[in-house]
Amino acid sequence: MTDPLTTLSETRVFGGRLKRVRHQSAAVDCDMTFAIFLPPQVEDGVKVPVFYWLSGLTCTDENFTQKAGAFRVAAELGLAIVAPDTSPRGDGVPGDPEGAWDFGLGAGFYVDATEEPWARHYRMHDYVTRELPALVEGNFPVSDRRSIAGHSMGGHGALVCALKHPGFYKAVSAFAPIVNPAAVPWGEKAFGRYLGPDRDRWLEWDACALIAKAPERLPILIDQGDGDGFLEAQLKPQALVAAADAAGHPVTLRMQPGYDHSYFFISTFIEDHLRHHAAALVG
Ligand SMILES: N[C@@H](CCC(=O)N[C@@H](CS)C(=O)NCC(=O)O)C(=O)O
Repeated sequence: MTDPLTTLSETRVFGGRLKRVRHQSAAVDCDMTFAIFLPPQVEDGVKVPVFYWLSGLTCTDENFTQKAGAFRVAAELGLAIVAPDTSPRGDGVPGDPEGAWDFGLGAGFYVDATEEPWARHYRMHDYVTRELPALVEGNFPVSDRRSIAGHSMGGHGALVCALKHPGFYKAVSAFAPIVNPAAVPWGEKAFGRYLGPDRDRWLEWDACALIAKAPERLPILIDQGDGDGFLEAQLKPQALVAAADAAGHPVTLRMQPGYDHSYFFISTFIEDHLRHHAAALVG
């Protein structure tokens, strides 16, 4: 049997190791690349918990690893970090017909598409919640304690993954998430194509809708910059707070004055998120 994983690079950082790994994914039916940071604790034979990070529109596995500044604190806390790509890619994977950046390549929206021509490859939810954790846990010195976080489209993804899989993640948080994709332009474009015109089916992938019937009340931490140019049209975090309040679901929304949508904002507050996750994961 051939090794299912190809290590593209390995880099020492804060006493740990950052690897980029390629593999053939059955879930999305193409080669996929993900990043994994292993903290120094694994060198003592310790199996560490995993913080999954889902990036936003236009990103690959590399935006978070290069710009978030997460590794010093992850090394201190003994957390592995796994950062997948944001869509399937490669020969035969269709992208946006007009070449736009908010749909298709780099914009998988962490759903399982049902419509053609997207249904074959655009199954990022299955990839992130099933195939990738099994691969990571089967091939690296990590435990089955997991948490999930993300940014923008990836914030939506993290919330939906946690809400749809009670018990699978020990913590969840988001930066500037798209909380109500069924009701904003980015989500309407993506869901209309990936999931088809029936808006009722979109609600299965919308955190504001899912929170009402969530069987587990895992506390949600959200940071949102009030200088974020996407805040009013696409993000609307108050909609999640309203839905959570109605459902009795604990949400902490921190509006951060002057911060925009960028990784400068994420790098400012990532330490708080890692500590929030570690409190649930470690020990
Ligand atoms: N057109 C911009 C807008 C898209 C955008 O802001 N993407 C966010 C996620 S929604 C991002 O993380 N961009 C990549 C980066 O900042 O490294 C871009 O191409 O980056």
